[in-house]
Amino acid sequence: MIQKVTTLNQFIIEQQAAFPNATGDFSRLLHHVGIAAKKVNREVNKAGLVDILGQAGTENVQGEDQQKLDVYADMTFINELRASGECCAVLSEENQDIIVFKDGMCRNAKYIFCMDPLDGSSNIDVNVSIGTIFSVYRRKSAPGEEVGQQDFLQKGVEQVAAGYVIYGSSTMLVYTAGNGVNGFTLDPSIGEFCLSHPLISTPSQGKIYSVNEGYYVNFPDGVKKFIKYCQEKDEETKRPFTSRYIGSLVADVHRNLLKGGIFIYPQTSSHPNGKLRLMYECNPMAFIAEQAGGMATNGKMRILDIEPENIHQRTPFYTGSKNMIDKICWFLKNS
Ligand SMILES: O=P(O)(O)OC[C@H]1O[C@](O)(COP(=O)(O)O)[C@@H](O)[C@@H]1O
Ligand SMILES: [Mg+2]
Ligand SMILES: [Mg+2]
Repeated sequence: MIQKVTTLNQFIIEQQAAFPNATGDFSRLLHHVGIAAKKVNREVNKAGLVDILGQAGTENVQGEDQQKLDVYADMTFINELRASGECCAVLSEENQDIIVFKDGMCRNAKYIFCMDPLDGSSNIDVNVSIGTIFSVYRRKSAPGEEVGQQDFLQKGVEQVAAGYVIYGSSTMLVYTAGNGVNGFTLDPSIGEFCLSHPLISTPSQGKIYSVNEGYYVNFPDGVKKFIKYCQEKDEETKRPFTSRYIGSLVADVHRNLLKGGIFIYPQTSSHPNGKLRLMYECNPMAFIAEQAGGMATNGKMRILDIEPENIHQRTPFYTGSKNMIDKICWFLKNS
């Protein structure tokens, strides 16, 4: 029996049909995100063979050494977003300021784009899964007006869409536009992302906790107690839970999204406000987590309700299965 294959483009068009007033602008934008993801995937897959491994010799706004793939992915997404004609400005982890497109259709485009072009940079050279994370908002300024940082300082609840690409044993694009989360696997034989994980739903209880225990001594007491709770033996709650930490946010969250579990990156001595960036790491992952039935918090409040003050601001980040987030919030509140 021939299995029906739904490509990303077909899916986007079908979704658009559900919105009678849809203009196709968002569909075109997402189409170009797919193209950029394929181009980055091509370089990632042959990373050992071509001169794309190692450092670029430059630093990004975070003071981190940029990897050549960070720069390649950044440039590739920026070029495809410009080519889409549906994006007027981009906020990227790899650039201090926002990039404003003043040419052609872009000037009047209604969407802005936030991205972590290459996530998991420390894993690039060692063939471990890495990713791209993105988030789409409507601009606040009127079409044709000057786009500025104020257009980007919007709460996560205002996101029109969010997603990630994981470059792993297979390459997947996972996104939500507010109607559930769908995953598409790249079929290299036809060069298309094909629907492989429709309407992803995260189990409310998982058995995996994901945290860099190398920083344990500097963790808040509530986090230390939660980790101990995960490690204790208890038949009824099927503990001890299993520890898994890849060190690429996309890969750690993707695993937990499918299997259930919790990802934890609290404040530490080296990162008193947390390490992960609100606008292009935590907000998009939080939107996806919630759309799949999970949760995301900074330990005190819902990530999507945080009012951003700075385009590169960081936040403590806890996301995953509902029951596990409730449990860690209880420990954080009562410690
Ligand atoms: O090495 P650490 O401190 O555990 O940090 C790992 C975290 O840092 C990151 O690599 C930061 O993202 P970038 O690689 O995009 O800078 C996350 O992917 C990951 O979850
Ligand atoms: Mg990242
Ligand atoms: Mg990055």
